[in-house]
Amino acid sequence: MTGLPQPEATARRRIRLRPYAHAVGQVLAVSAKASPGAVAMKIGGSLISAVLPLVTTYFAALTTTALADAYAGAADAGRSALVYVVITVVLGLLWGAFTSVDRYIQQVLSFRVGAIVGDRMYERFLALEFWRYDDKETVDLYDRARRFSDSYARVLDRIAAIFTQLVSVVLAIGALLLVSWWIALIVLVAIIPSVYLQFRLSREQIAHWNTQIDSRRQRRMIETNLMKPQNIAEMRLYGIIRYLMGLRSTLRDVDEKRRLDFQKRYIPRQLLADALQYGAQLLALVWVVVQIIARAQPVGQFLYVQQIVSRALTTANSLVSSLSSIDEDLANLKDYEQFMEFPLSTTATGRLDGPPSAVELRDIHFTYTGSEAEVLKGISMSFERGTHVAIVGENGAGKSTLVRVLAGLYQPSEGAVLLDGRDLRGIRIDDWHEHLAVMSQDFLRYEFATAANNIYFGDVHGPRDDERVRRAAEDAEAADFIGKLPNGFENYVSNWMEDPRGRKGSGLSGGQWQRLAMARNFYRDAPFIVMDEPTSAIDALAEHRIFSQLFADRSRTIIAISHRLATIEKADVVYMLEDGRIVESGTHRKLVALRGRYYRMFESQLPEA
Ligand SMILES: Nc1ncnc2c1ncn2[C@@H]1O[C@H](COP(=O)(O)OP(=O)(O)OP(=O)(O)O)[C@@H](O)[C@H]1O
Repeated sequence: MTGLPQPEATARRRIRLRPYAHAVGQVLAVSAKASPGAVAMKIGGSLISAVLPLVTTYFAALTTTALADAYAGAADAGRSALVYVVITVVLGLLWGAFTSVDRYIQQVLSFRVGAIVGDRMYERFLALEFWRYDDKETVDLYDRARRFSDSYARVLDRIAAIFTQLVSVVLAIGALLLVSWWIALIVLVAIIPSVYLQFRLSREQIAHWNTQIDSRRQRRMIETNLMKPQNIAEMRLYGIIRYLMGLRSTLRDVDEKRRLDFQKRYIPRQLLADALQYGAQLLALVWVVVQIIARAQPVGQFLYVQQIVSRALTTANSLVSSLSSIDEDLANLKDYEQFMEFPLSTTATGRLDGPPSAVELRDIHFTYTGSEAEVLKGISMSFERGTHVAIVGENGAGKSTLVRVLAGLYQPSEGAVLLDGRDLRGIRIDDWHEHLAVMSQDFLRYEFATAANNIYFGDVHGPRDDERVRRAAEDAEAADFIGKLPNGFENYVSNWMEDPRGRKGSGLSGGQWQRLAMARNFYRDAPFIVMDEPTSAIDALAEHRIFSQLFADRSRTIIAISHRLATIEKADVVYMLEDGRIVESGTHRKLVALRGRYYRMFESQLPEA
């Protein structure tokens, strides 16, 4: 199995304090915008979380000392012990109440921040310049940015946790200082190596993750394919399931092995850090026991030191894991910011007052991003309002690419698309799309919607017009099969959907889907209709009827890409493309008479051939 991405030299991503502070500020700003009150409560709550446990420990230690004194016969010590117990319990109660409120605040923030960040990410992704969807760098960056946006809401919680943990560790060390400076020092020394180690591990894990993006994406694509019920038939018939499962396992195992290897390398160092921590705890406890026996400290001091040392160490460990997680999150914030800065496709501001009466492609050249080969090599054609044009050519000649350039999805590298003489680059693309109805080979199947809505999605600018839906379905010869569905137009068009009354949807055949997509195109009622092989799955007679009706309408400009002669011969003019160039053009009759490339391509379909 070749082609598996090899591990690259682990690239260390250094994050200095400034970008960190910037990232934290960014997260706080977004969160404060989402819910200022919740952020303020979160900050206040973090301080309470740091202080309250220490105060509780303090009173617990006082209780123990008072109990020991009462046991030794001291007057009033018993009453003090009871007061301390009550205070300790009240503090516990406050702590419990605060934890519940904090959980609620976190949920409010998660929801609001998640909604804002998720919506922004969707909007940016859906409105990028079209070439970016073919660009590997963009898709890689999007993958990483999306991971960050998914965890954005969690990041604030982590920042709050880090703040609490930092304050807790500092307060715990301070509390130990009150007992003895060197216990405080020992605990501090034990904490530092484990913080450092964990941090290194997390850095390397991020670097590892970023070198494995390709193999992980390949695995995800395989998994998506394997888990699509509609794919099972072909995969079984081709006997490819075992092979794909094997490929998936290999990718997974290689990825996991590298990850585990990382962690294994860190085990001895981790053990050393743990030993240091337990050593510090032991030293502190032995010291306090000796002091109490020598009556240099009160009995309650054992509880105090034991609790505070243990709290300092466990909080430092939690701080390390919070820092590791946030380290990863904040590293991805950079990707998120970079992604959110990608320019949107809609920058031109020129308006179209109505549908243009003439559209011209002037000397169009086009090369796909990341590819060397020019796909369109100087194409010129023009469409007067109401003309019917057919574009023909072998697979890969550039027909679909030409349609995308015409629609303004791709910008030509040379030449221009002119609408009534105005360059499309200067016109708001939405204005142009309003007058276009493009049906491509890989049209969408809205499996989550009803048959009627699949048609209505052709023009959602107004409310659904059921009469228009029905007419569009009739024109696309879809009305018959829709009428036979158990719930007609309100039937879901997927076996997996069920309406609120428990009525199941029905699956459609390839040709039925294509008719539905064509009905959607007709529902748009646009003056320019572009059809990129719209009828490949529709039987020849139906296609003949649909196109006869369509071509009878002189109010629309029609551009049809087709391999079927019955459709092509109805056009006013036929352009034949070969390797990105127009090699022949004219009426069907003229091109047949020419006995050139067009004739040879369609010879077998010609009745006289
Ligand atoms: N997204 C893309 N990125 C890079 N190259 C592409 C992309 N889409 C198409 N191409 C290349 O551009 C050339 C023209 O493709 P295009 O889809 O325009 O051909 P076509 O004439 O519509 O073919 P068909 O009849 O098979 O639909 C092909 O060589 C193809 O490999």
